[in-house]
Amino acid sequence: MLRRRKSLPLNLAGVALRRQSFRLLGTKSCRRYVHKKDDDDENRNSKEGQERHIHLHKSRGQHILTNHRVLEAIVRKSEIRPTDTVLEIGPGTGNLTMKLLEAAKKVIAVEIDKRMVDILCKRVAERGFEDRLTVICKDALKTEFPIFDLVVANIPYGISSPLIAKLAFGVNPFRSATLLLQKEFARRLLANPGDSEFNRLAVNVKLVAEVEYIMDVSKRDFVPYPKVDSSVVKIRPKTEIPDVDMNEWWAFTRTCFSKKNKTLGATFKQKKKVIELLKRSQEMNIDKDLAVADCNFDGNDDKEEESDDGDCSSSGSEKEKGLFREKIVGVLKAGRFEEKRPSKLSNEELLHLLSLFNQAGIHFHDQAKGNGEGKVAFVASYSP
Ligand SMILES: C[S@@+](CC[C@H](N)C(=O)[O-])C[C@H]1O[C@@H](n2cnc3c(N)ncnc32)[C@H](O)[C@@H]1O
Repeated sequence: MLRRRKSLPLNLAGVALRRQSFRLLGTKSCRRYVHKKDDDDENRNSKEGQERHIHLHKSRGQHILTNHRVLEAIVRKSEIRPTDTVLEIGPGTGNLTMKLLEAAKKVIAVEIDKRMVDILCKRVAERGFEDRLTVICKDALKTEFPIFDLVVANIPYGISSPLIAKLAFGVNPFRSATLLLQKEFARRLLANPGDSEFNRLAVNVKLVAEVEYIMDVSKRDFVPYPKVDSSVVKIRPKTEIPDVDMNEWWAFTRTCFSKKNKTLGATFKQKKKVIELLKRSQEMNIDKDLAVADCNFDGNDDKEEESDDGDCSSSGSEKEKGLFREKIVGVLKAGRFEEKRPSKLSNEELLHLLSLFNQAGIHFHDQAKGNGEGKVAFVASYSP
């Protein structure tokens, strides 16, 4: 259904918003801004009085960071070298891009919105930086990134999980990713075992990277204000990572964290879980080994699961189910994991439990593996 935009009170038009170069002219859901030349553009070649109009869409996370001190702090904390190629996801109108271009050799900007790309390219050309900027006008989750040294970005918060997974588990080696994220999301990423925010996201990212808190950023530093505050974190890929099959690790942590505050004994003994695992093992038809698959690749870890009864009548005899359940419980008991809760376990402990399952011939698999869509699509579909 179409909703009419509210007409504007006359005295709002032309009211300059804060110290920056945007004026608010529109409604809540879709706001229209006039991007005027900013202080940096002032002494350059931009035409006097030139203005760029744009409607910002919340659905695309279009909150423009306008505080120059924050932008400069992000660039400083990114430790960019003059020889670096920086990947920026979601450059928007280019406030951060302009500062990155001053510090780096090259910037690759991936932006989904063609209107933003047009503004960005004009702005960059006015400063004579066009030779050092490559713009990819595509969805960052569906694009194969070229080689880069660093990521620096104020990303749309809606794609935080799959984007971090794509970077952390992707094929491109890089030094660090300095990202502006929703504050609560950043806290989860930084959480340690035992913290209330600790979840599967932190477990999986910590397996392959170190995460450092950099600073908080107020919602008032954006136009329009988002509902939430933000934090900057720096993610540094580890040089050495455990020798584990990542597909199996993701399926395993999804199973463990399906109820993160329940004991592992309670999680793995659920009738529905045992039957589902056994059903998968039959489908996988792997010799000797019992295959355990978790088909809910994009589920919410913190959500309570549905009832314990599923329609699994075709999943083996009662005897088979009983034996399989005993095998799982035997592994948990032998490793003293039965009474432990995943939210309190370190990655070393989880890796140990996975190796005990593997030694008992129990493996974890995920449907996304081998789906023929290539690695980029695979990592993009992953949600920690
Ligand atoms: C939070 S704004 C950041 C703008 C700018 N970097 C700044 O700091 O002011 C996010 C930007 O990401 C873009 N965007 C949203 N979804 C995207 C996607 N899937 N791939 C690439 N860009 C996306 C939006 O159009 C928007 O320009």
